[in-house]
Amino acid sequence: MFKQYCPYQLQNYFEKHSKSVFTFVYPFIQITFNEFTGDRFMRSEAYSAIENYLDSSSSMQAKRLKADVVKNSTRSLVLSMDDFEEVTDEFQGVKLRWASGKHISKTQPFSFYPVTDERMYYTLTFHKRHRNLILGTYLSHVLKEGDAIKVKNRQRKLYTNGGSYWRHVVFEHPASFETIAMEADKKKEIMDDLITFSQAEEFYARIGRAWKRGYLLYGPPGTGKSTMIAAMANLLNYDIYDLELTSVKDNTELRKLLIETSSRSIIVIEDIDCSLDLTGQRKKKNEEQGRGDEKDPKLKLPKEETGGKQSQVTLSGLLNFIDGLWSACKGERLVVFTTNFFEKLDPALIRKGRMDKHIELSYCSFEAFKVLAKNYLRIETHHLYAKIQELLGETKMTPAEVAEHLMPKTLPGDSKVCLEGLIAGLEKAKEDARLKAEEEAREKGSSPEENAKEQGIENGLCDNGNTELKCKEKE
Ligand SMILES: Nc1ncnc2c1ncn2[C@@H]1O[C@H](COP(=O)(O)OP(=O)(O)OP(=O)(O)O)[C@@H](O)[C@H]1O
Ligand SMILES: [Mg+2]
Repeated sequence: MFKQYCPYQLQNYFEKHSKSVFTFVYPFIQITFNEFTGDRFMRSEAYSAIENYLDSSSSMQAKRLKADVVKNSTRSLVLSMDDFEEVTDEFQGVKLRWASGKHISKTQPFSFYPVTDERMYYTLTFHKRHRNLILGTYLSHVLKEGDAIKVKNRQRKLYTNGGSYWRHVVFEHPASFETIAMEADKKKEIMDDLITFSQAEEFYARIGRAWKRGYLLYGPPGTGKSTMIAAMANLLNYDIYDLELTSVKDNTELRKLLIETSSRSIIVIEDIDCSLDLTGQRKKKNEEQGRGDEKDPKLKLPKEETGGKQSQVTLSGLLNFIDGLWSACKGERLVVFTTNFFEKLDPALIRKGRMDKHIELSYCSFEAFKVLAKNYLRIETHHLYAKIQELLGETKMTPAEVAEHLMPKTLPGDSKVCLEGLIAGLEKAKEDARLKAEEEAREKGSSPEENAKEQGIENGLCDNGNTELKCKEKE
């Protein structure tokens, strides 16, 4: 009626003044965050951060929610607030209101197929006396939290290379630093190192270096190298790229694979000494050429693994990529090498700067055992601990073996049975080690003739009574 009967000029005049009167009396400030700003195809970063931020609180408050299934292995439901719904938030004692809404407009009105265009938005309403707090601290808090939630909810992936491309599965390894058995201070040092690295974007930018860090994990099989990599990925929320060097054809392919890795990821090269005969090749080349060319050996792979062809991946290629390639790529990356034989590795590969941190994972100490017992048996102490401590001091057993003994064999999980099993296992390992040491000592102490005879025994030449006895002994 107002629009119909009121003259146009008066309408304008009235609207203008009613607005200023309204703003004068209305004590609240409203900010609108549109889903799309400027270019229709670019979703506003602020909008998606706010969306993530609100999703965490809206499922508790809002009465109408939208549900969506996140496509991952667990197919979990994600709830977010429905259109035209409202939730409240509190920040430093200040109450604020968030509302969701949408503009609906028909675009292309002259087209045969008019499309309805929906543009979502959020409105934030707060009292004008809190303007400074909200515009400054609160909004940056919302954006930061929203981004953090996004990173947390990100489905992480485990990539493996098949030829020149990556294939992935969802990465859901339960390992964490709490469950890793190792000395507490060493564990803390590694965790601090990782966390410091992950937050050091500005530092790396300032010193002009690529945001990457190299770790070398070494130790006997079953000491938790692979487990630690999974724990690292879980701690930092990174993807894992498990690079199988034996199936990389040449340096070009390696470069392609490495460039395709995303930021916030760990590139893992397991058993570096086995996957490429790094040292062997170098020595061979040095012998052939009679000079110490440290950096450019061609890495020949076992022939059966490359289908009869030799891989053209070179050590210098690998090192150069790791050193320089990512300087041009945004984001942080960890490179983790593992090996069972630290001393076999090429010094060029492990010198500082390439592998920044060397971590030795070794046989199970008593402290490490206590972590395992706490995880597996849920006990902190037991009267058998003293015996176990003594035995662990005298013999070497990997955490994997200790863990195997601590695995409950019966359903109610009798911890005493497990601990006794472990003691028996440790005593057997100690006895085996003693016998082996004795045998070695005997071999060393025996005369060259005897040695030769023993060699004969080993080769099955038990032809006289005397040596037959030794055969039996050996058996
Ligand atoms: N330090 C540890 N803490 C907790 N569990 C461990 C530890 N070390 C080994 N384990 C257990 O033993 C199993 C084997 O360990 P893992 O595969 O990590 O060993 P690894 O060092 O990678 O061996 P390899 O050199 O043969 O690859 C794991 O499943 C894990 O449960
Ligand atoms: Mg392993």
